[in-house]
Amino acid sequence: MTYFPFYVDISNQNCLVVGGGKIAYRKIKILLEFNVRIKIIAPGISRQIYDLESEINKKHLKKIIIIDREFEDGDIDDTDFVIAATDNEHLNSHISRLCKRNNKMVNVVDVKEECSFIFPAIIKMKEMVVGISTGGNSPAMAAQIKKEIQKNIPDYYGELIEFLGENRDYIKSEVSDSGDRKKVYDELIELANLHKGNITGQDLVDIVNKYKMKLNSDVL
Ligand SMILES: C[C@@]1(CC(=O)O)C2=NC(=C\c3[nH]c(c(CCC(=O)O)c3CC(=O)O)Cc3[nH]c(c(CC(=O)O)c3CCC(=O)O)/C=C3\N/C(=C\2)[C@@H](CCC(=O)O)[C@]3(C)CC(=O)O)/[C@H]1CCC(=O)O
Ligand SMILES: NC(=O)c1ccc[n+]([C@@H]2O[C@H](COP(=O)([O-])OP(=O)(O)OC[C@H]3O[C@@H](n4cnc5c(N)ncnc54)[C@H](O)[C@@H]3O)[C@@H](O)[C@H]2O)c1
Repeated sequence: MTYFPFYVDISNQNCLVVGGGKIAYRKIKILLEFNVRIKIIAPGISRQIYDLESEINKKHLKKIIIIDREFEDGDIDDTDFVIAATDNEHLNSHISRLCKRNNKMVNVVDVKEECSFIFPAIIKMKEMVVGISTGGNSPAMAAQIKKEIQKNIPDYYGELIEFLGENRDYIKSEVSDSGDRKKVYDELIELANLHKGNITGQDLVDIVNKYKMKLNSDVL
């Protein structure tokens, strides 16, 4: 199956993770980068997850809640989406059916047919996010492609994107022609790449002024 990459705002949503082993830990680490609140329910929770809980909750009170017991159906009630990450395939299937009946998005870590969404391999640099999916055919290949893409993305891109985002309204207000604006962005990106991401507010003003002056001379 081919999956469509919706980019969804899940910040401050409540996620239930059933299971507290290696795979649960991996999914939790990813979700934390997207500012999700996480409740973990399992009778056996790994040391790694407890360590993560104390580290995260020091900074963000109650971002992670751990409940050390077996899953019960009512656990899905106050959640926005669910990850079934136990090593019990019957239980994982049951959670999937329950979620689908109750219109909750669900990811089952070991059966893609039971998922209503799947995790891609993710490259995240500030607000830039690349997601790679193989349609569930080969997660190992998704991980490999991620490494190949990572090698080709300079480490300053996250900051550069943030800088461009912060100045977008300014550029829009100063350069009214959309064709010229595209040239401003292209020149800024080219200059930033030339200087390995070191671009200043003055560089921005200079490029913007060049196009403002061009517009004035066009009018005259
Ligand atoms: C991308 C990534 C995201 C993440 O989980 O973080 C991810 N799996 C990753 C790694 C990985 N997973 C597995 C291996 C061992 C090698 C191999 O089997 O290939 C490796 C490689 C490794 O560990 O390096 C085993 C595995 N995975 C699934 C099954 C069951 C099945 O296929 O049905 C089994 C067999 C279990 C068993 O045999 O017991 C299922 C899924 N795994 C997915 C995502 C979804 C499809 C994504 C896509 O469209 O490609 C999907 C459908 C559901 C989901 O989990 O959301 C992450 C790389 C992250 C990164 O590197 O950044
Ligand atoms: N999607 C992926 O990328 C991927 C990769 C490898 C493995 N898997 C699959 O993921 C599953 C989990 O793997 P793991 O390595 O994290 O296993 P694990 O043994 O480390 O953890 C299993 C967890 O399930 C919990 N559990 C068992 N019964 C429970 C219940 N009734 N209620 C709540 N929790 C319960 C256990 O307490 C434990 O925390 C396996 O079935 C494996 O096939 C998926």
